[in-house]
Amino acid sequence: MVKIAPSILSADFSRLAEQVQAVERAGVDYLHLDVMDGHFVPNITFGPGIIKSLRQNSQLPFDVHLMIDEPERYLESFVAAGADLISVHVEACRHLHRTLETIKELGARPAVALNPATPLSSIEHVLAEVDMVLLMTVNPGFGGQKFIPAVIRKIVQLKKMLDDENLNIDIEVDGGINAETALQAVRAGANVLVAGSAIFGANDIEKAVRTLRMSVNT
Ligand SMILES: O=C(CO)[C@@H](O)[C@H](O)COP(=O)(O)O
Ligand SMILES: [Co+2]
Repeated sequence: MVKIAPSILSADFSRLAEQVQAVERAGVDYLHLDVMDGHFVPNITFGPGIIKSLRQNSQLPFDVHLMIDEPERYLESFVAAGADLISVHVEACRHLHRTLETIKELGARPAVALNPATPLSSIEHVLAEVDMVLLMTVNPGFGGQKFIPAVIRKIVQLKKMLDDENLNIDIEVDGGINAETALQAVRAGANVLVAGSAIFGANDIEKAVRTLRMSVNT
């Protein structure tokens, strides 16, 4: 079953709780929270404070995507704020294995994220430590960008790598996901879809979630 994780990056921040409740009513699986530090990526979003306030307004599992350098400095704060799943970028971690172990020790589910240009060989030796691999299908930093088709081959290769090792790990795709690209990504092997602008940029949020779900159930 394919999971849907709306990214609040494209939500109306003046009505955040209301918009989160709309995706929750639409039956999504996760809430995707993009944390950016203006250093690892050229944009700044929000930190544990906003996540903590949203935690009081939603029952959804929180899928926290950390686009920050040296994320190990903030893991405790994000878990305390209510993160259920934490993705750290391989490009941002000096001691990736230790960082993933720390996430687990803190009681959250660890995931590793890769930029489009980063090869799968960079995570080969930590696959046993993660619940999910996040493959960026745009360069991180902004919502509303165009899906990079070259990542399709990478999804296929990752799926094969996991199947060969008998590993039951989710493959999340993030960036430029809409009804059309979602189907390509799912056919390639992805089973968690992050969508920001395709959901929060739509006039009818609940209809946008239904459309995305139907697009991969054909
Ligand atoms: O992590 C990121 C961007 O860096 C994403 O989660 C985006 O927020 C997805 O937005 P869309 O491409 O779906 O508009
Ligand atoms: Co993201």
